[in-house]
Amino acid sequence: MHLGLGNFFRAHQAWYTHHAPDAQEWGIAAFTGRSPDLALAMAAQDGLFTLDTRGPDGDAFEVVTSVVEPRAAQDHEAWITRVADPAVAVLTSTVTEAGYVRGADGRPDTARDDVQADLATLREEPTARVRTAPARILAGLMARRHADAGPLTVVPCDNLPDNGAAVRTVVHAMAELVDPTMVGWLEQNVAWVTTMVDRITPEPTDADVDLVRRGTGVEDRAPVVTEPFSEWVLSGSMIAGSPDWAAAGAIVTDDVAPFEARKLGLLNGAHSLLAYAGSVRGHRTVRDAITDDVCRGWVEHWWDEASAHLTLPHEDVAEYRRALLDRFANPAIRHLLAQIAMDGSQKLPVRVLPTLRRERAAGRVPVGAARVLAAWVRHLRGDGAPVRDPRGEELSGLAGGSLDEAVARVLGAMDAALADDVELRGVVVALAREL
Ligand SMILES: NC(=O)c1ccc[n+]([C@@H]2O[C@H](COP(=O)([O-])OP(=O)(O)OC[C@H]3O[C@@H](n4cnc5c(N)ncnc54)[C@H](O)[C@@H]3O)[C@@H](O)[C@H]2O)c1
Ligand SMILES: O=P(O)(O)OC[C@@H](O)[C@@H](O)[C@H](O)[C@H](O)CO
Repeated sequence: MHLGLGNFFRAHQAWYTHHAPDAQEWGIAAFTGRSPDLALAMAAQDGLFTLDTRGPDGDAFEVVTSVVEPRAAQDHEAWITRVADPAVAVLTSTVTEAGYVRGADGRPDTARDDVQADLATLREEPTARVRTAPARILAGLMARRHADAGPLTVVPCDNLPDNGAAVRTVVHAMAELVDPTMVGWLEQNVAWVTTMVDRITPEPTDADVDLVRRGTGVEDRAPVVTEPFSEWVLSGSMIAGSPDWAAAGAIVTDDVAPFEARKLGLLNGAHSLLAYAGSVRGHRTVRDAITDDVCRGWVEHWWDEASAHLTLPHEDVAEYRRALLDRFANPAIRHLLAQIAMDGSQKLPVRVLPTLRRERAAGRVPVGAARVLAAWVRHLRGDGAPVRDPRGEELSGLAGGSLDEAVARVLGAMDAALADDVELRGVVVALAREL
C-alpha cells in the first residue's frame, strides 16, 4: 500500500516495484493524501501511467504497471479495509514533511485543529474518517489489530532524517492519546524502516502531457517526468516481506544516516538555497538558478560547509557534488523554485540548521548556511517565490518591520538560541541586504 499517491511515489517506489523481479506477485493500492484528482485520473486508465525519464539526450518512455488500485483520500473505508487485509505486507508513504503534523518534540502537534479533530474521532469511532496522515495510519493499524491480520512494515519515503523513527514516534504518540492498549500491539506487530530517497521529480506540466502524447501516441492523463538518476537506501527489517527492491537497484544497509546527511544537506539544502536566493534574483527554475554564476558560487560555498560534516568518504562526496551540478543543470527537467520553496519552516531545520549549529559549535560563522536563512527571511517578507507554508501567516508576520527585527524574530521562531547569537544575526542581516 502507499499513502500520498503523487509524482514522486510514481517515479520512485512504484518504479522500483515495477522493476522488481517478483513484480508479478505484488500490486500497490495507492491512496492520495488529500485531493482525489490523481486517483480519479489514474483509475480511468486502470492505474497505469507513463514514466518519462528525461535526460539531456532525450526521453525514454515506459508504462509502469505496479499501481493496481489508485484511491482517493476520501475513500476512507477502502483505506482501513486495505490496511486490515492480511495480504498487505508493506505501507510506504510520501505525504511531504509537513504532512506528518509533528510538533517540535516530534509528537503530534495537538495545537492544530485537524489533529484535535482526528484524535476526537479516533476515540469515539475508530473507523470514521480522519484526515491527517498519522491518524490515517493509526486508524488503519487499529483496524488491522481488530482483524488480527498480522505484522506489517511501514516505510516512510519523505525527506526527513531518520524518517522511520520519526513516523513511528508520531503514530505511537497518537496511539497513546487515543487508545494506550494499541502501543503494545504496535510494538509487536509493526516495523518502521528508515529510508533515504533521491530522484528529482517535478510537477508535470501540460507541455509534458503533450510531449508524452507525441512520443508514445497514447493519451495519458497522468504521466510523470523524472530524471535518469535514482537512489533508494533502506534500513530495517521488512517483517512481513516486500518486493525484491534490492534486485531493482535499492541499497539495503544497517545505517542510512551517512547517505541521508549527504542527500539532505547537499541536494535538498542547495535546492532550498536556490528556491529562496535564486527566486529573489528573478529565476524560476533550478536550472536557471544553477547556471547563474552568482547562485552557483553560493551553492558551492554552502556545499563546502555542509561537506565538512559528512562522514562518507571524501571521493564519494566530491562525486555526488559533481553529479548534482549536472542534475540541477539538466535542460530537460523544469523544476520550479516555487515548488521547492514550499514549507520552508519544515524543511530548513533538517536541511540547513544541523550544519549551521555544528559550524557555530566549531567557532565559525557559516556564511553559506546563513545565506539560506537570509534568503528565506527575504522570501517571508514577500520577495521571490510565494510563501506556502503551514506556519506561513505567523512567519510572514514576524518577518515584517525592519530587517534587523525581522531576522531576530524569524530566527527566534525556529530556535531561540539562533536569535540569541548576535554575531550570526548580524551576518544574516547583512546577507539579506546584499541579496
Ligand atoms: N518530487 C521529488 O523530487 C521528491 C524527491 C524525493 C522525495 N520526495 C518526497 O515526496 C514528497 C511528495 O513529493 P511529490 O513530488 O510526490 O508531491 P505531489 O504533490 O506530487 O504528491 C504529494 C502527495 O502527498 C499528499 N499531501 C500533500 N500534503 C499533504 C498533507 N499535508 N497531508 C497529507 N497528505 C499530503 C498529496 O495529497 C499527494 O498525495 C515530498 O514532500 C518529499 O518529502 C519528493
Ligand atoms: O519534495 P520536497 O518538497 O521535500 O523538496 C523539494 C525538492 O528539494 C525535492 O523534491 C528534491 O527534488 C528531491 O528530494 C530529490 O531527490
